Amino acid sequence: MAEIDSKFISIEGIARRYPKREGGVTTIFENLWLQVPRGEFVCIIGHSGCGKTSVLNILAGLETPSDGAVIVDGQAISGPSLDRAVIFQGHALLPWRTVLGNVAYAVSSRWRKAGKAEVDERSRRFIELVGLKGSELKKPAELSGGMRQRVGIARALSIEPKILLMDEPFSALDALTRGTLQDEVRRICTATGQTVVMITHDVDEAIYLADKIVLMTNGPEAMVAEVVANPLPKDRVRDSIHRHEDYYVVRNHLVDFLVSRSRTFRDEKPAGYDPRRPPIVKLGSAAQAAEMANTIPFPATASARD
Ligand SMILES: Nc1ncnc2c1ncn2[C@@H]1O[C@H](COP(=O)(O)OP(=O)(O)OP(=O)(O)O)[C@@H](O)[C@H]1O
Repeated sequence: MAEIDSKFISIEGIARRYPKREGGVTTIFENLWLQVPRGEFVCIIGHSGCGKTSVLNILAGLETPSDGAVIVDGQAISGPSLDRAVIFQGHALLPWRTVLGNVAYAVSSRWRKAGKAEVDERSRRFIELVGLKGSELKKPAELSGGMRQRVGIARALSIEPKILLMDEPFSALDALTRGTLQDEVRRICTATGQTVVMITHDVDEAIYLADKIVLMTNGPEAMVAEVVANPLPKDRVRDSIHRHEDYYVVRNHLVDFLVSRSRTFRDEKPAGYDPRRPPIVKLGSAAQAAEMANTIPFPATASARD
């Protein structure tokens, strides 16, 4: 069980290749391995074109990898499933349905035998959870962009997916709405122990939301360079996060990667780098604590003279 939980999502040597117009193939990435434990919030960061959306689509079952496989909870993915809910940048709501209708449609697809009252109750509960109580009977066209994205989030969470997949879900929103929605998603996912894989270009968003941040090198032939364990405390709060002693340590590490190492990593791989086990990097006080734990104490009998 512990082994299944630590490999809840297991990406095993996947590749994405496309035929070139002029002949031959372009390899966007290959031999990509990654494990995500149950209940973890993981962000994937990398430059445009490195294949982040392709990885997410493969996880969603919307694309088939050119090689390799993805195992979720012990089962290989073979197509889309209600076990894996996706929130895209655009909300993709059904325009002719109300807020309640959009969420209820997902709920009744998930629990086909559920009665109307049960579907209604569950849908309303999730609509309230994302702060849209009172807007149940509005149509998407009557909502702001932020409200539509909230409906998308309610719809995804209402089906209690094993995995929540998000592709830059907040990037089209204004800064204030983005912040509020990040807070809500974080609150809900932390409270429910939701396993999440999210793509973002925003380093600060990743530091605020993620337990681990996966760094992808530039494409083509992109690789997972490393996985950064977020050193900030789980109970971090947006307004004070930048005052934490580790905040700029992790931020600078991520920015350095994006500015230079994402380009040079392929030619300057650290000794012992193994794509099957991308290194988990600990930074700041977490790194110091790990170092201390590895320090061999003097034997109790040792004296200064020994
Ligand atoms: N159907 C396709 N045929 C050929 N090439 C494709 C196809 N779909 C995607 N690609 C290429 O695959 C690469 C990776 O695309 P993908 O959208 O996964 O990258 P990304 O890292 O998510 O980029 P962005 O951050 O810009 O969204 C891109 O270079 C893209 O042009």
